[in-house]
Amino acid sequence: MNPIVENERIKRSRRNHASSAELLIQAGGYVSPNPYLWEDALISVVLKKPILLKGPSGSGKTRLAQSISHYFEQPMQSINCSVDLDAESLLGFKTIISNHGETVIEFVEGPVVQAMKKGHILYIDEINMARPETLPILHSVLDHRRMLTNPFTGEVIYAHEDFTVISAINEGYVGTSPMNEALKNRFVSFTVPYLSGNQLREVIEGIYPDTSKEKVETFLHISHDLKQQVMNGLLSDEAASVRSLLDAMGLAAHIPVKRAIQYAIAEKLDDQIERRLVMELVDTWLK
Ligand SMILES: Nc1ncnc2c1ncn2[C@@H]1O[C@H](COP(=O)(O)OP(=O)(O)OP(=O)(O)O)[C@@H](O)[C@H]1O
Repeated sequence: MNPIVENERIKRSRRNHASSAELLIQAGGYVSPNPYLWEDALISVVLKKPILLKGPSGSGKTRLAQSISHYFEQPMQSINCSVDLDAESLLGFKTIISNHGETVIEFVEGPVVQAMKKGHILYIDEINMARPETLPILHSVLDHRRMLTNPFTGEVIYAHEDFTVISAINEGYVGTSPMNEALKNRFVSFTVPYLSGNQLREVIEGIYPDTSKEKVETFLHISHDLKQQVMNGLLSDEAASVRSLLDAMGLAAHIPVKRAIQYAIAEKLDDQIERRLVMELVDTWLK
């Protein structure tokens, strides 16, 4: 591992074990599709560059962010974006509490404020599902200023040195808007592809160590063919989702492989022709 990254890992893990937020440290397990994606992402974190993970559903974006949290032993807070996301869900809200019989207004800090102050990782999932007018509030947090003036309290917050932002997007999905240029410009972007070959085998064997070698090979062949048809434009991206494949493997421990793939992969596709194509591909490996 790059010595700068290793050095930073030691510093961050020491700082976080001194805090009480260890429970927010995530599990690791991300398998990099190539030798450099994982290391380059870590270097970007060390250099305090916000990271944007781009990839289809089930390609491991969340797992990658969790593995960064695991690697640095750094707690992670998550935000799931939707059209309902507003400044309060990001920054926090005011509430009335009773303190020894006296009514006082208190500000409950949201995930952005907490992560900035405590030096946590802030994971913003599906950032392109948020309404474009909600996110400019984060511009000063994401660029070299690393600060925010909280509009609800007037407090000026400077980010802790470990504060890290990781965002994820599924590009071109229904309900998403193209990311505003000024926002996109503040991130370094990584494409997160679906795994294949030996890396996919590693993930499968890690999760299902008791599955027979033959069954693992059958699933790898099917996954390879599905990916090929995605590349040929005959199937939509989700047909090659690692999440769906793992779901199918889980079911296949109890029911026939064909039905497992039908429920976990084929039935999720909207197009009937695509569903049929998946099942035809499966048949070629189960004869
Ligand atoms: N490269 C990988 N290494 C380890 N596990 C992976 C990898 N890719 C996918 N997975 C596994 O696939 C499942 C889905 O991954 P994850 O939730 O990270 O996908 P995602 O890209 O965040 O999906 P979505 O966009 O739908 O939120 C998880 O069980 C995850 O562990």
